[in-house]
Parts: sequence; structure tokens; C-alpha cells
Amino acid sequence: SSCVYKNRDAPVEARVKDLLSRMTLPEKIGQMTLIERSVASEAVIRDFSIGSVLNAAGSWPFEDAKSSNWADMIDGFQRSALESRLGIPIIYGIDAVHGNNDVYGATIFPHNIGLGATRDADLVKRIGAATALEVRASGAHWAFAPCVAVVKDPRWGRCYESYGEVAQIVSEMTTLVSGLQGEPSKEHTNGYPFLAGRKNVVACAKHFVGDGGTNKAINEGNTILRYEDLERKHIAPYKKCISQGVSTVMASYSSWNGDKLHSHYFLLTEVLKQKLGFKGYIVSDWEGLDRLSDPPGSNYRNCVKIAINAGIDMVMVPFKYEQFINDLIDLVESGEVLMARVDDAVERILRVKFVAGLFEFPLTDRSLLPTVGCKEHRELAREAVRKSLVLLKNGKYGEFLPLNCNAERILVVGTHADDLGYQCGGWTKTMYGQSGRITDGTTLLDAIKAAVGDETEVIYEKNPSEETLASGYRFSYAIVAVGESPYTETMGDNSELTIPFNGSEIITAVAEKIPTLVVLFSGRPMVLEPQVLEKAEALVAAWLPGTEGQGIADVIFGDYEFRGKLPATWFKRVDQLPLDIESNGYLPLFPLGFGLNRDSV
Ligand SMILES: OC[C@@H]1[C@@H](O)[C@H](O)[C@@H](O)c2nc(-c3ccccc3)cn21
Repeated sequence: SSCVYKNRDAPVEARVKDLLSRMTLPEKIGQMTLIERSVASEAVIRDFSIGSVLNAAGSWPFEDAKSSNWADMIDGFQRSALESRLGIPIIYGIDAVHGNNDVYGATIFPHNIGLGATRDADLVKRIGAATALEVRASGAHWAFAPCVAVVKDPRWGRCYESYGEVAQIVSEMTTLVSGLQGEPSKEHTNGYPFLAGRKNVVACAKHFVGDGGTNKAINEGNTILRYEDLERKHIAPYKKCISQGVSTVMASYSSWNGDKLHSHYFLLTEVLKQKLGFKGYIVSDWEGLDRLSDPPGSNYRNCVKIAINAGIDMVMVPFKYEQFINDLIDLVESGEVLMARVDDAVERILRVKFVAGLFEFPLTDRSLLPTVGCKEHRELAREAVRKSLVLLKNGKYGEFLPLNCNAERILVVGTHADDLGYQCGGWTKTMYGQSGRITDGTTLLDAIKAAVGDETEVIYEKNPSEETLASGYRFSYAIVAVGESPYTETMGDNSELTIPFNGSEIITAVAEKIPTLVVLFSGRPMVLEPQVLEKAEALVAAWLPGTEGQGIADVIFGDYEFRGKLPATWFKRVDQLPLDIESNGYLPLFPLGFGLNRDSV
């Protein structure tokens, strides 16, 4: 066609330049606007030239909607965008942080803390590739992953979203970017966005920067560090993401030395864009601009001014898009925000859209639907569960595990033995997660029943009854599954870290009567009472494994060996926190990297 930007054979930078030159100011600002699906009508997308749409976790087309329903919804949005004057496609973003977790039937992988325990970068890459297929099958083009937070203190509500406590572990696991986006060639220009093709999704390294290092682990709090420590501890993983061609970065709600990241010119522009050479686009977090003022959202025009001038390119408004657009138009017309800044933002957004092939392939490839929750992906998730398990105790002489799968009678108890929602944790179906059979999957109890012999009797009691415990001698052994209920973000900030639902008491009551294996489902290390450590024969940290509970049975019954290593220090008491492996006061219960296997004594 005559327009360079519509010519798929033209160089990306020529297409960007041509299209930008044709855009009005409102159209440019429309591209910088990311709105929630509930306000994304056909007219709004078309007439405002909206750049991007997302769904809040828990905002579905309808409850238990399948990937095909999601694809219908997103393709509907896309057709509206193609009706706009210049026909610029939207990029649809979703929080696929451990599989395509908003969508019913998707494979749910272990949360990042468990993947950090695997220390297996290739596994994480394969998880990225599988996740990309399931995300594209649902019509989305962009995943708000990986979270590359380095979690300094497990009291942080987002500990489970981090691959671990030190930059080296997190940097290793950034291979998720290559899995999600595909792998660039060695000649790829460092910092330039990359996407291999229609089976891949645009990735988003988040939350830039220092989200996991806040004082007292307060979510959205303040990270107090000298620059060289911020760079070494928190910026380092972003360098690895950028070297893999990560196409987007999400700004952090948190602050550095008292200054909010969403308004931080030095870190967003001088460091990320200039020093590190990042050429994709920076997206704000949800209402990230609103949180620049107190009360949040007040003086919004000023919030827009300081965030855009600091280097934010796309704004996850996500509801009051007219106010955002009008304020930014006004700011440009008054000269408080330069057109050059808007052009830089729009160039970056268009660059990613051209690289992502959205102009050539704006609609969902329905041939991908059979990949959703497919056996191959569930086997991959099962492998990840196996490799994530950390063995903290194994009898007095390293002999309790593996369990005998032909025992006469075994007891299974606890709040987490038969609860798929608890296994998956937060960011699953809804933002905060749920209890119960929330999707297709295998609970620990399902897996135990499938693993034991036909002659073995499995007795399950969520709460062990008195009479059962009184006749404890009848059981060869007990498996006690306890842990945390799902949480997300600030609601997960916790300074006690004791096992909820009287977990310690249940463990002790059972272990006093029956040789017991404890399986702890949690997003982080938790307080292990002395009598728990003393009385339980064996103790396994299972983190938040997701839908494939058979990975746990595979290991505790001995089909596979334990190989997980702690991605975060296991403290003795919370009053020790934060424990820093680099400091000499480091006296943990189990150190970073600890993990027994069958051969350990
Ligand atoms: O879901 C989009 C993004 C997600 O990608 C970010 O990692 C996360 O910080 C986040 N918090 C909210 C969010 C926070 C409070 C109320 C409603 C939504 C939304 N989001």
C-alpha cells in the first residue's frame, strides 16, 4: 500500500516514523492509554484510538469463561481498533504470571518462589513458551510477567511472586522472557524489543525497580539503598531481561530513598532508557499515577505531568481515561509536557506493536486452542512441581522418605490436602485467589490416591478427629498438608508468618501419634515451632505448586529425587528479619540454598 507503515516489508523504524507523522495529538495520547475491559466499548476504542486494553484479575467475559470466549472478547476489541482512522491495533495485556491464570482450564504452574527453588533456567524458559501458547490461544498479546523482584524479606505480601532473595537467582530465572517472547539472535541489538512470532507474547519485566527491597517489607513502600547497592541487588535482573529483548517494563508503586518510581526521571529515563538502552515501552502499574498524590487521584493533572515527564510511556489508567487524555492534551498544549516526550512514548509503543506483528496478525490464531491445559503443558508443570520441592527434614537418619506406596493404611489431613485453590495461591482466577475446585487440576489428595497401591487404604480428614488420633497405631504414616490461604499484594504483608488455621497444632497433634510427613504450602518461609521440627519425621516446602499436585506424589513416594534448594532464607524467628546472607548476623534455621535429598543424612 502507499502508506509505509502498512507495508510489512518496510523496516520497523521506517513504519514507526511514517505512522507517527500521520497521527494527531489526541491519537498519540490515545496510544499511551491502557484501559480496563469493562470500559472498553467499541466507540471508546475506535474514537479515542486507545492503545491497549487489560482485564483486572477477576474481570472475566463471564465466570469460568474458556480461552475461546476470551478470544472472542479480545478480537471484538481489536476489530473496533481496526475501525479507527489509522487502524492501529490494540495490544491486550493480561496477568499471566504462573500460566494463563485468569482463564478457566489453563495450566497453572508453580509461583515464582517455587521456580526459584528449582534453579532450572531452561525449565523456566519452557514454562514461558507453554504459557505464551495458552495466552495467545485466549487472544491476549502481552503478559505482565516476569516479576523480577528480589525479595529481601518474606514478610512482603508479594514474596511468592519473586524468584528469590538474591539477584543472582532472579537473574538466572529471567529466561522466562526468552520463553514468552522467543529467543533473539546473537546479532539482536541490546535493548531493542523482540518477538519471535504468533506463538509468543510480549513480556513485561516488573516492577521497576526495588519493589522487593522496601523497608520492613511494606508493599509499595520505600527502598532505602545507595545507588550502587540498588544497581547490584535490584537493577541487575533487568539487564538480563533487556539482553533478551524484553519489550516492556512496568514501573513499581514503591519508592527509592523516598522518591516514587512512577515519577523518577533518573531511574526511568536516565538509567533504564539511556544507560541500559531500553527501547521498548514503560507501562505504569494500575492507578500508578493516582498514587503519586495524597489522597490518591487528587491533583491528577500534576500526577500526569510528573509521571509522563519522568519517562512513563503507557498509563494503566485504567478507568478514567477521558480525564487522563484531556489532562495530557492540556499539558502538551501548555508546554508543560513537550511533544518530543509524547513522540518518544508513542514511538516506543508503535515499535513494540510492529515488532509483535500486530498490524499483520491482529486477530487470534484459533489453531492454538488445543494447547490450553494440554497434557504436555501439565506434564511440564508437574516437572516444575517436582523440581521445586525443598526437603527440610527427612527422619533422624535420612530414612523416612520415600514413603511406602503399598502401606496398609495411611492418614491424610489438613486444610491444604484437597484444595486446588490453596495449591494455586493468589493471581489465580481472581486477583486474591480462592479456595476449592476453581479449575481443572489435581490436589495432593488426588495425587496420593493415584499413587498408592490398590491394597492401601487412604483415610482423609481435613481436621483430624479425636478417635482417629486415638487409634493412630492403625496408620503406617500420616501426611499433614497445611499452609497459607491465598493472598496478593498488601493483604499479604504479614509480620507474624505463623502457619494459619492452627497448622502447627494440627501437625503436633498428628505427629505425636503417627509417623508424619508435613507438606507446607506457602508463598514463603514460615515459623516452624520447635515441637513441629522435633515431632514431624519429615518436612517438605511445596510453595504454591499450582494445578499439578502429582508432582508432589512423584517425589514423596520416590519416583523422583528431591532437588529443590531454598530460594529464600528460612528464618528461626521473625524478629531476626530481614536476614541478610551478606551480614554476619546471619543465623538462619535453614540457609539460602539449603535442600536435602535422599542421600543426605
Ligand atoms: O493487574 C495489573 C497489575 C499487575 O500487573 C501488577 O503486577 C500489580 O502490581 C497490580 N496491582 C493491581 C491492582 C492493585 C489494587 C487494586 C486493583 C488492582 C493491578 N496490577
